[in-house]
Amino acid sequence: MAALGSVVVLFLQPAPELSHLAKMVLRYAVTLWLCIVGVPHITTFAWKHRKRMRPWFNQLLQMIRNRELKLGPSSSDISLSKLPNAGGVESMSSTPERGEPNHRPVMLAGVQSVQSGPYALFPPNPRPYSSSTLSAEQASELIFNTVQLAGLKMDEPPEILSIDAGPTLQTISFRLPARLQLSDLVKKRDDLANHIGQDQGFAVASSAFPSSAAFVIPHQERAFVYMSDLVNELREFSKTAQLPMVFGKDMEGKPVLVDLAKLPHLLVAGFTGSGKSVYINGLLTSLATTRSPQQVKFLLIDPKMVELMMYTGLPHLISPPVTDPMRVSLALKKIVVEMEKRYTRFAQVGARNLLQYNRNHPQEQIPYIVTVIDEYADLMVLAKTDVEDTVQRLTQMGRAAGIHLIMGTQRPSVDVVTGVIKSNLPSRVAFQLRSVYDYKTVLDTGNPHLLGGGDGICMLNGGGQKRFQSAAISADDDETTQYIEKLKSYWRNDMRMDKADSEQVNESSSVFATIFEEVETEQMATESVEQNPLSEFPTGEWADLEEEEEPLINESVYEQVIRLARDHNGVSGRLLQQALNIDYITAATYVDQLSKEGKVAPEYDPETGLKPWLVDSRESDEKLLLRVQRMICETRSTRSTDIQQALGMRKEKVLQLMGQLVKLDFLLPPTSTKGGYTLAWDEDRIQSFLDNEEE
Ligand SMILES: Nc1ncnc2c1ncn2[C@@H]1O[C@H](COP(=O)(O)OP(=O)(O)OP(=O)(O)O)[C@@H](O)[C@H]1O
Repeated sequence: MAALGSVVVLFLQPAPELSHLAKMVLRYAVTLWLCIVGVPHITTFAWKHRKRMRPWFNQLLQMIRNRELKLGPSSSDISLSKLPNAGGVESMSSTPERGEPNHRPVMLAGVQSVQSGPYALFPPNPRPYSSSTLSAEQASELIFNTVQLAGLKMDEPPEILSIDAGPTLQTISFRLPARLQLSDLVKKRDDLANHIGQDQGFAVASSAFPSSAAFVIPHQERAFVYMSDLVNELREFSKTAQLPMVFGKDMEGKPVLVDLAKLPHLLVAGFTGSGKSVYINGLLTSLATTRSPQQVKFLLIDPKMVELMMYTGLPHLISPPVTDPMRVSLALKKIVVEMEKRYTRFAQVGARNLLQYNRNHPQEQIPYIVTVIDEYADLMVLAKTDVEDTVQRLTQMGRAAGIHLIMGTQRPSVDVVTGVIKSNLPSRVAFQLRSVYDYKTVLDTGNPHLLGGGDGICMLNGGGQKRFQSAAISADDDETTQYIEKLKSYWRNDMRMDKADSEQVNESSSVFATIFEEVETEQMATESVEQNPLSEFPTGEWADLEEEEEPLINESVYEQVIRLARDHNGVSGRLLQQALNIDYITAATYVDQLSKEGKVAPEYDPETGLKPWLVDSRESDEKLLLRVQRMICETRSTRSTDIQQALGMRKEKVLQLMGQLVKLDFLLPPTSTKGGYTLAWDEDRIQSFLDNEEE
């Protein structure tokens, strides 16, 4: 009654003193009503409907954590993909996508600030929305039905504890009923996946909540993660990281950024079409966006001549991409030489590593070198020992010298990802692979049911695993190519401006020009000066380092090398290192010399791990001549390629011997340029020769 009276008084607007009194009475009356009637009533209602309200309450908590309600930063984000921060991984929470109960798409890219410089070049995401996630009710219903269909016991729809959504997957945590264990669900994974209609990509996982489990379910339609979505985070990360790289977004939709300098090398495995190349492009463009050609150099090795060729002309490149497999080991050897030069230089000035050297010598900055091998399985077939030796050296010693390796492969079988490679590359990324054995080789775990198209798992510095969706430059290949062209133009223009500013340009002083002159193919030679950054990028300090010569061939050592190679029927860098107690570079130089002179085969024999000693340098000319003659008599064939293959000789040697056989009137010379040698002996002479030989 008092409250009603006060409202009437306020409505009639009487004297101010009366109005003040009425306001006070009204306030007391409302407070009294709330205490006696309102709060008990609401509490009773909430208690009665507590089960139904809990998911909503949890969602409200999630929203608060996600700062969607702008109530301050989260303190206890709960996520399946939460891992110890291994290897410089940065998982930022600026644009998380959480479970939205009403299928409303969530903005993925967030509000993009206006970018400048190379950051502005990334194509914008035409569809910056995440896939819609299930509501709590739908999720509860789905889990209830699926679990029952799989033959497990669940009496009522489970309580949903959280729904985390990334670009590819949603992770639904739910309370387990008393008699259902996580292990029961794991055992029935295939049945559950089948009933949920997601054979690939579905997973049963543990959850951070007590007595709970989680279902990982792919979105019906996946969101595309663009590099431009993460450009703000990349810019921010580049202030602290030395070699910042964008991986993509994790299972909560948080950006995953990694500092390559901390890994410090990376193995990337993925079956064809799994998204390996798109991902490597993201890594390269992250580096080429955040770091200038003076700060980081790339050595790109692309034997398939497909993926990395488009970077030709980017000023960050030490040389145009190396495509000839025979030159790859030379290119890698050059990197080892460069690494050793850096160590010598650091020792002279008392620097521990590149970072310290660059800090103390701001005028003589030495760039990082990132070597990317698109497919190294082919190289392992050609020169397993060479590749393993170099990889081992670079991975063990490269970090301090600022030299880092990214190695990709489609075939991560045990003969490709060997024990040596694995133990030296503890940071690995797997995209979809062909078999459970391949996953075991790369990640040491079973099949994680990856979806392909950039759905990957990273395991950095031997730490825990983190699932992520890799970022792509664009969904459109043409747009990607155009972007790379723009990036090249940007840095070329930037370099021209630098060049105009500097009077001290001296083309011949580029260290890389010399280091890689042997690696450059004829195709490289035809590159215009504009396309070859080396001639445009001199650095004084590097010119000093360049003056050091490669080890020279010492005659008496070379004789020992030849003896060793002959005795072992082949040669390798490791054999020479052990037998002669010489360093890696010197050993590799002698192996190269033997190859150049044709004393050993150019390729390693995968079985022996040696470059085989060639027959023609092992036996005297007389013996060889007799062997060729006998073979021709036995086969009645004078085809030089057959003889070459059958007797393991070089072509030149076979032709030389055939010339001698013409002089001995055993063969007749070719009568035309296309014709071959013919047998001059008749059948009787051939037969008596063979009879004599047998005796
Ligand atoms: N991050 C991504 N987001 C969306 N789609 C992707 C992503 N990565 C890859 N894809 C899709 O998968 C296709 C194949 O990717 P990619 O060329 O990187 O495969 P790959 O593993 O390198 O295969 P290969 O070794 O045969 O070259 C792409 O054309 C694209 O359609």
